[in-house]
Amino acid sequence: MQIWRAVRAIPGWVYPLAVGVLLLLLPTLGLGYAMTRQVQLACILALVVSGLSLSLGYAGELALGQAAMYAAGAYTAGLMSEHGHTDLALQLVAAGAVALVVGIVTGIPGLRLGSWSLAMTSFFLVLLVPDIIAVFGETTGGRNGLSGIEPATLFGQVLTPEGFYLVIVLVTVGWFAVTRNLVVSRHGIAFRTLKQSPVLASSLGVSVFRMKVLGYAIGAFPAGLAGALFANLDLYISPEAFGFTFATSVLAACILGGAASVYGAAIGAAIMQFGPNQASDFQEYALVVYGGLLLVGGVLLSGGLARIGKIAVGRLDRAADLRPAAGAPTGDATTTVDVAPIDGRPLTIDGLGKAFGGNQALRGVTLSAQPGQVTALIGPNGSGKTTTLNMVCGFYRPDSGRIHLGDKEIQGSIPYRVARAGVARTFQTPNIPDEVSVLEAVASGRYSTARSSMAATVLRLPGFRRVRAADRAESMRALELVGMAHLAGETASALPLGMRRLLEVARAVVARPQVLLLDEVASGLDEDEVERLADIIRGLRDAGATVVLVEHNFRLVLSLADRIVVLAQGEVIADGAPAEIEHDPRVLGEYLGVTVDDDTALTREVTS
Ligand SMILES: Nc1ncnc2c1ncn2[C@@H]1O[C@H](COP(=O)(O)OP(=O)(O)OP(=O)(O)O)[C@@H](O)[C@H]1O
Repeated sequence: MQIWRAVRAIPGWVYPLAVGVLLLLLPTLGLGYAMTRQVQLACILALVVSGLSLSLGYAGELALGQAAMYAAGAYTAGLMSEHGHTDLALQLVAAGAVALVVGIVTGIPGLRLGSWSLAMTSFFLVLLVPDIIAVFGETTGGRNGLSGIEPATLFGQVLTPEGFYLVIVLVTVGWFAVTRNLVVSRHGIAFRTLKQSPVLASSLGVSVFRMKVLGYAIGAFPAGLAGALFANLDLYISPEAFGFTFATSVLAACILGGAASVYGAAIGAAIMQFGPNQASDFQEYALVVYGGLLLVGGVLLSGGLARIGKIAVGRLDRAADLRPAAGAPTGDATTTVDVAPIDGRPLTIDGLGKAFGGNQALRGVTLSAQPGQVTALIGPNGSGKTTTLNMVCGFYRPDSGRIHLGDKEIQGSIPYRVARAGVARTFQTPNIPDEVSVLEAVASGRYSTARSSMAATVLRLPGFRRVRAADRAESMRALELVGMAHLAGETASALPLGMRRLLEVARAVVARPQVLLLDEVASGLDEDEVERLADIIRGLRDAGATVVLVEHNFRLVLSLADRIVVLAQGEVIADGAPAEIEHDPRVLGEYLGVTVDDDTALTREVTS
């Protein structure tokens, strides 16, 4: 365990860097021609697989189009070379850009149509590649291939084989560094959130469509780079290299290595290149072998080899006491919670109506929630509470009525715009992505605050560092608020229900929202957790937040609410201070199922 602790004391980025340096030094260690070529092909394949892992593993889009982007990059570089532009740096930029454009143009229709459309359109794109190349045969050499590619140059000098090897390794290592920077950033967390729950992503201020197109298009870029490198490797390219078999090998490598892992792409590509791809007379059985590997990866290795590695690291960490065991929230359950001031805005709902087919879920619901107050929305099951929240958040379009956030009319706005306008929420069933840490899950709540562009993120510019520092500091503060700071490094989805609910509260408050919607946030919590939650809600209210609380726990509602709105069958049947509501005969009848005669006894019971 001593050795393991020493290994873990070294920063994580040192290991991939060491592999990169080793790859660079391989030729000086006497690597033969055949092996050098295999390493180069493995690097090229790793670039393409990395693109697929971004769109499939992170953005959650099954898209096989990388083979087409690879072809686009290769033919761009090949044709440039044929026309005298042999500079490899220029070719890489052009090939990456062309692949990016092909990605955007082919991705948008598929993503607009939704569901399986992108998988289908990208699949057909790959099938069409040889035909497209043949149609433009005069330029591309058609099925005979493009053979007039000149040796690559760099800054006016012809690249030696050793120099070309160094360029391939440097481009690959550089791209993996960029991918890693992207994946661990707030954009990376947004991708992972989106993959699991577009509803959650949009409620955090992520534009689902834009992010999906970005995931697919960014995934196209390394395929373009790989194509340019491939064209300059043999100085000959033909359509067969970019067909369906290649697309399947990329998918198999991605699944085998682990789609949702940066380095899984490199592992999968290396296994594929040094395994089946190297075997002679393999071509005949290529598809069968790739299919077999896909099955092994998909069925037996959920999350690929990278996940197995992660699990092993987790176990060793625990054995070496490097991770705390998940425990209860810390802190006194009845402490006063100190929250920084929040600029709450009034939420006004006026005459809201909504029908689902013949089911009239809401009928002219009118209510308002004020800053510095807790407004509770109560009612029996199916009375329309969650539908009201969903309409405020933009998930449903109202049939009639208006919703104002301060002076701004927001009814009918799309969810990510509502989130960016300052509305945050928790979900009836906690919605927390897999494979993110507690700190990352909370930090995802800050997506709509201070923007940091993807370019600033991957290049780690000062703007990115500022935003990251603020994200971390605010998220830790929010975790302290809910008593979970000691669990910051734990896997969020593995926490017990009560803590996942508190984590959702932390995620909702981390952006200091103008309106906070809490949907049955106390259900499933034990008594201590309910006490803590009540303190947190009071703290948020006192800080100036506009809190809307949908809750079945009547005792909690009476102790917290400044105002209670009661819904029954989609209509507001009572609206007033807790003291009025708890004696309202209609509320007692509809909501609590008791007659007026029981009123006194019941009131005594729920308030005791
Ligand atoms: N997406 C939907 N499609 C069809 N009907 C829906 C949809 N969402 C809600 N409803 C219906 O609208 C009505 C109100 O449901 P809603 O979930 O808002 O009630 P609720 O008060 O939040 O109930 P609960 O306390 O059980 O969560 C119910 O009749 C429900 O079946």
